[in-house]
Amino acid sequence: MGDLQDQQFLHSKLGTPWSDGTEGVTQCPILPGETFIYKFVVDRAGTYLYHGHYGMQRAAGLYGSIIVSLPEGVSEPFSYDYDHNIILSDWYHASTNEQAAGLSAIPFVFVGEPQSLLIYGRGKYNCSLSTASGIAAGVCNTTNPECSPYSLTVVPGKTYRLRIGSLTSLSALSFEIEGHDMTVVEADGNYVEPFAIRNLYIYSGETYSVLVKADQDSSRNYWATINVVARKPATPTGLAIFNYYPNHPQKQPPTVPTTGPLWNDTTSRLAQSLAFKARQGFINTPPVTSDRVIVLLNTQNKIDGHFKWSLNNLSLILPQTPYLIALRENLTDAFVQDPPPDGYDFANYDIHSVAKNVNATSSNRIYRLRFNSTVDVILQNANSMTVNNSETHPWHLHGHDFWVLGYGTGKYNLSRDWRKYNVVNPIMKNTAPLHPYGWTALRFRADNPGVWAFHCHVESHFYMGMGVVFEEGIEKGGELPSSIRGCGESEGHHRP
Ligand SMILES: O=C1O[C@H]([C@@H](O)CO)C(O)=C1O
Repeated sequence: MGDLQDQQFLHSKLGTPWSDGTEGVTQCPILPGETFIYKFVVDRAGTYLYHGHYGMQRAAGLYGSIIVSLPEGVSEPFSYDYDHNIILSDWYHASTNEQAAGLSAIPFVFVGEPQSLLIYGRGKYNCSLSTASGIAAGVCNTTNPECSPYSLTVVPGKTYRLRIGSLTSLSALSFEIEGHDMTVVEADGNYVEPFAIRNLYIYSGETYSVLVKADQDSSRNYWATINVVARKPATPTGLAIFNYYPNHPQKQPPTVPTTGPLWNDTTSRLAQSLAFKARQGFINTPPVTSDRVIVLLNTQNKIDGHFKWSLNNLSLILPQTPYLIALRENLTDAFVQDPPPDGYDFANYDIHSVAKNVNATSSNRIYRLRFNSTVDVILQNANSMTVNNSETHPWHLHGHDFWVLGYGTGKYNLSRDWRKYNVVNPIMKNTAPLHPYGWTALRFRADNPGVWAFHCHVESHFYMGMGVVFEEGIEKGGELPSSIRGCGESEGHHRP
């Protein structure tokens, strides 16, 4: 890969903020031909993801998963016979540079719906849409064995732990295995109280472990499918084969693959979000109150004619000098020092209509949090610039897990809606969806010295400014490694 690349680890924990991999936040970009070594302590077993965090490189496939195993002698609180790891993604024919150029252009060209959905890197393209040049380039070579679906072979009677992670650029997905219930046991590296589902809604940046028992008719194979939800789908169902041994792994199931739940059934997606609870015996209860509440109004906007996304009317642009270096070295001209606002015009903003004035401002301001304080973030969704449209945004926090206190519909009411919070057994996660016209309430301890991005995990939306940055305890911790330096005002980088 002769391109700029960063790697981001979704669970880089205490004490090594420079190993988070966020270009502009914790380090300079890694230049072509350079090597960068990330070093951090893995402090909890579970299923995690890593990916490029520069521009839109993730969409080009710069990602993978990390499985952290339990220490010797410790076992999981559930049992299974075999463990499989599956990454779900979406795929575009246009290059990420082309996509980024369209997003920055006037007129705006959105990336649009992906051409394919991939399970384990394999997918199908709707060949009837193919152009002559596409056919010549081999996009529709269905006889190529590389085009055959991923096949997961199971032995009748055995139980499988499937670790499922989504690294889609855009799509929210519904995953299901025909004829089989799944029991969710893990989310983002945290145990959840087991519950059975027919389909798993999974948003970009999330991971889940589900247990599946191969207890159906073993004379045939079954479809495992992913379908787009939360946006009107224009991409064929992503297919894999749930193969009962000893049938041939590519033997076609006799059935028509499901097209999944209704894409706009927000109620069922909200219900599944609300169904997650921390597992008994592994509950980490949140502080009952918080020290600070930050409400972030999510809006689509224009800045100088360009399409953007904003939080409280500020659209994030990262500074030339990474915040981590600027803050440690007191380079006060590296970014605007005034804090961004903790709320929006609650009384007058109508979240159900296109904003009267959609214009926003570009900003590189950051939220500075008191070290070890408890912070609530309430994500407030709103109508986009399209009439009767509010999108789903998976919000991902770097460097921490947060408690998911609640989800609701409509405008969050500051004096009332905190009563709906689950402070008894909320799950902890690092990514949580914000549903259309709804709100999501999160709580975290600002206990990880450093600078941390919090952003929509839709690649194009983050590129269009949909994120904020938190700082806490910047003065604590060891010396910054020189390998993160070399851009903006940070000189003197020495890389091997
Ligand atoms: O950011 C986005 O832009 C388009 C649309 O809102 C404007 O073309 C879309 O669907 C997004 O998610």
